[in-house]
Amino acid sequence: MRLGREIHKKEKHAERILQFGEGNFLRAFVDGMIDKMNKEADFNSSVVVIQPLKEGLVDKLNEQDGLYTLYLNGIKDGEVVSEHTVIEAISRAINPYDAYEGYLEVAKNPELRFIISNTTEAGIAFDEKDRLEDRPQNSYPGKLTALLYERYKAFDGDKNKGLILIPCELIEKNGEKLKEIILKYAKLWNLEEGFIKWMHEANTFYNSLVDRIVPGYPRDKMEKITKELGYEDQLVVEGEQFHLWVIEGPQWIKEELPAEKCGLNVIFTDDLTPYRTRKVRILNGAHTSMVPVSLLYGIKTVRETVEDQVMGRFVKEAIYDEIVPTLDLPKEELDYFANAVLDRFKNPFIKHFLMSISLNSNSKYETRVLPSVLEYKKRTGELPNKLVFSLASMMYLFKGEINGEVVALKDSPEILDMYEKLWGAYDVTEEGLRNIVTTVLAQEKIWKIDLNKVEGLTDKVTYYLSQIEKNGVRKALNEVM
Ligand SMILES: NC(=O)c1ccc[n+]([C@@H]2O[C@H](COP(=O)([O-])OP(=O)(O)OC[C@H]3O[C@@H](n4cnc5c(N)ncnc54)[C@H](O)[C@@H]3O)[C@@H](O)[C@H]2O)c1
Ligand SMILES: O=P(O)(O)OC[C@@H](O)[C@@H](O)[C@H](O)[C@H](O)CO
Repeated sequence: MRLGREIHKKEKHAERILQFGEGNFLRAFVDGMIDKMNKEADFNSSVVVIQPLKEGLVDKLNEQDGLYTLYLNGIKDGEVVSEHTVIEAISRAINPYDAYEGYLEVAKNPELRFIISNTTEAGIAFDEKDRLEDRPQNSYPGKLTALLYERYKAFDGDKNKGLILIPCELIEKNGEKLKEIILKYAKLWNLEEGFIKWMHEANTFYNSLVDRIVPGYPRDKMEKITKELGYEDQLVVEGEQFHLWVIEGPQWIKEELPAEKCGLNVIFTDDLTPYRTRKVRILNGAHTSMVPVSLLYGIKTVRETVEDQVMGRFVKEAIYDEIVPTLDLPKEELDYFANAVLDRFKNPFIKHFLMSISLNSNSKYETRVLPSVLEYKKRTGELPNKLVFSLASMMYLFKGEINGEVVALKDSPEILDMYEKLWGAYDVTEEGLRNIVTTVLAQEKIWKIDLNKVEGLTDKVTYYLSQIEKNGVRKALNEVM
């Protein structure tokens, strides 16, 4: 039998939250928290989910009456814990591509109070082709502007009907960026001054940082899970116990968002930069830099990587010798965080596939690893060997095969095209590889600067790439260890 209202009763709550994104992360993080606040702190709020893209999961969500099972596995208060809950936070889900009127209707609900989103790093973007008349607009901020405008009109610009917006996308100053783009649409669409005023005075955008490892749908465990649950659930999602949500906003929001009351790790602060830098550079940086090396080494998951003698050492040395020394927080604090991250990577319950982290590796390297490379060079005059080796491995990985097997990497069409042309155009002589490296490093669209200008980088990447090409990653690694 399939999970749904017939086999799991859910309480009705006011639809106070609108959520853009139906992906694994939001369901394992924000919706899990809302469910807990409803059950333990009388939050009395349910979520209307909006699917940001044409294709997605909202049909499946509606077929299950918004219900799904969340598995949280890992270490909690020093104990190994594996627990699962049916999340009842979602009241319904809307695909604006099929039901645009229904989508706009949500704006008119006087009880609506929060807007949450996670549309990946690509989501908070301005599309100049978006128009107010589109049904729907292409971009997430375009859709949101149309909805906010509808609300403004429905309540005659009533300041008390403004909203609290907390985006969770992993980009710097996500709240500020989202607001900036909405105001850009207001200008492009010639919306009246009154709306812009209402945007500023009645609505508040908070920057936020999220942290929980969520590998998502546990495909390989589903047979066992279905037996254990006694029902079918196509939206099971698995995450670790650890969770942290840092919101750059005033303490009073605590009154509205009673996370603390039920022991959730939600921090309100006036500056989330240190939390963000620490997390993105150490946790995400370690993920992104281990991926190409470990995949070429023949390993498939994060846990196997950190538990392997050679790869484990590679990751540890990259973190402690090349990332941590580039950060300005107190060293004990950074070491504590780094140790905790390595423990989280070893989570015995979770199979976090390197291939899934490899999605958009090039832009991830730019935001999550490159700042450490550049800062290391600035502070020591040298290049960090392991992080640079990882860059060379990434270029090699985009040849599209691992140990003779073809792999389909996911990245933007332009990037895939670039690598395909480069690996097809040059032979694997030292000169051919140098041409590949020089062309990739010159892509300012990816790196924001011409990386060939970083002293010694072109030579070092070329050297590592030729070592990998000649001897394979295992032997080439000996050089950097
Ligand atoms: N999975 C994790 O461990 C984890 C942890 C913390 C943060 N995150 C962040 O959350 C984001 C989503 O992760 P997920 O695991 O939920 O992925 P997912 O693939 O399950 O969901 C992606 C969501 O983003 C939307 N989306 C994708 N591209 C978009 C675009 N161009 N415009 C608008 N919407 C778009 C999709 O419609 C979907 O709702 C990631 O980018 C990641 O940075 C993930
Ligand atoms: O989700 P991505 O694809 O942006 O990045 C992959 C991982 O580094 C990421 O999901 C981490 O597990 C997460 O950011 C931990 O909070």
